[in-house]
Amino acid sequence: MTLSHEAALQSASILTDALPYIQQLSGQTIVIKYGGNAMENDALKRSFARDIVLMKTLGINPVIVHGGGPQIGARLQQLSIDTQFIHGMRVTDQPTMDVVEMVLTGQVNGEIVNLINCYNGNAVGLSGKDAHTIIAQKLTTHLVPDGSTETVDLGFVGEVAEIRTDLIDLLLATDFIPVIAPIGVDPQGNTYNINADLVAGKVAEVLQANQLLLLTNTPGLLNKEGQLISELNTTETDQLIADGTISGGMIPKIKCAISAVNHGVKSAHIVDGRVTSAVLLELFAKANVGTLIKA
Ligand SMILES: Nc1ncnc2c1ncn2[C@@H]1O[C@H](COP(=O)(O)OP(=O)(O)O)[C@@H](O)[C@H]1O
Ligand SMILES: CC(=O)N[C@@H](CCC(=O)OP(=O)(O)O)C(=O)O
Repeated sequence: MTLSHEAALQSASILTDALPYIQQLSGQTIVIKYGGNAMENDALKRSFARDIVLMKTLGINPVIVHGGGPQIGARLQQLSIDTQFIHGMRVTDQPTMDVVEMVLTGQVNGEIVNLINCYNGNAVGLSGKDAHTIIAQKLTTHLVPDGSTETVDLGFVGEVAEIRTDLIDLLLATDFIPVIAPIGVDPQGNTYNINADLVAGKVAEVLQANQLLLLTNTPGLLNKEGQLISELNTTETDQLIADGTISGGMIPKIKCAISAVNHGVKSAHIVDGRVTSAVLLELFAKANVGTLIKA
């Protein structure tokens, strides 16, 4: 490909402008939650894969935790299995669990790994079952808007009891890109469906990642008027949940981001994954996209 002189100058200037960010980010570990809603079409998926490979090439260590909620929903619908969400969590009986595991590990994980590797990225897919990476326990309570907890039984929905980093560490030390499906297992071998945001937050915490990026299908956290909240103070959150500003799938996303920054992750960002090169814009252009959450 030959560029015109003008286009070549523009490319050179983009790289020069990014130099301070590249220098700052090199060597950092960045956990990226790739939500199913951000996998809208092939072009976006390819753009994501290229961004990840570019990060790795620049000396950053990306760790991907993916979702696949819409993809699970589509497969359940094909199989005529009804599904419902309670506070952003899918109620998961045994037939649903089988489909969740099949879609996340067999379909979505493989597709992301394959795309990254098409750009020479050396991605390796794993689920929480591999090397006992995600030890789960059954989710038994959730927070209700007034701040108290309520007992719940959502079937095989789990929460993270422990992240064992041995395999992730090994992959990072040998320059592979871990791509993790949010399937957990308990010590008895029972399989659990875990919200991918919760897994991403815990992975970021245990790795003491520099950043947690949560790619989703909104420009960021929005207020009641639909305007972007560009920076969230962690103390405001309970009120925003209580008054209904934060609802559905945004609840686990915000909670995991806050927990991560309160446990050593430098910052968490909710970013619109429907934008081409969303990851690069966030990391290298400081285009002030999305919502920043700091401790
Ligand atoms: N205050 C809010 N700002 C933005 N989105 C919100 C808010 N409250 C609830 N949501 C919902 O949360 C969704 C994102 O969560 P979710 O569907 O779980 O995405 P993902 O699959 O990317 O994890 C948005 O599409 C939106 O419908
Ligand atoms: C318990 C629970 O709700 N698990 C999620 C797991 C996938 C996920 O979190 O996907 P997104 O990030 O794309 O929403 C589900 O079954 O949809």
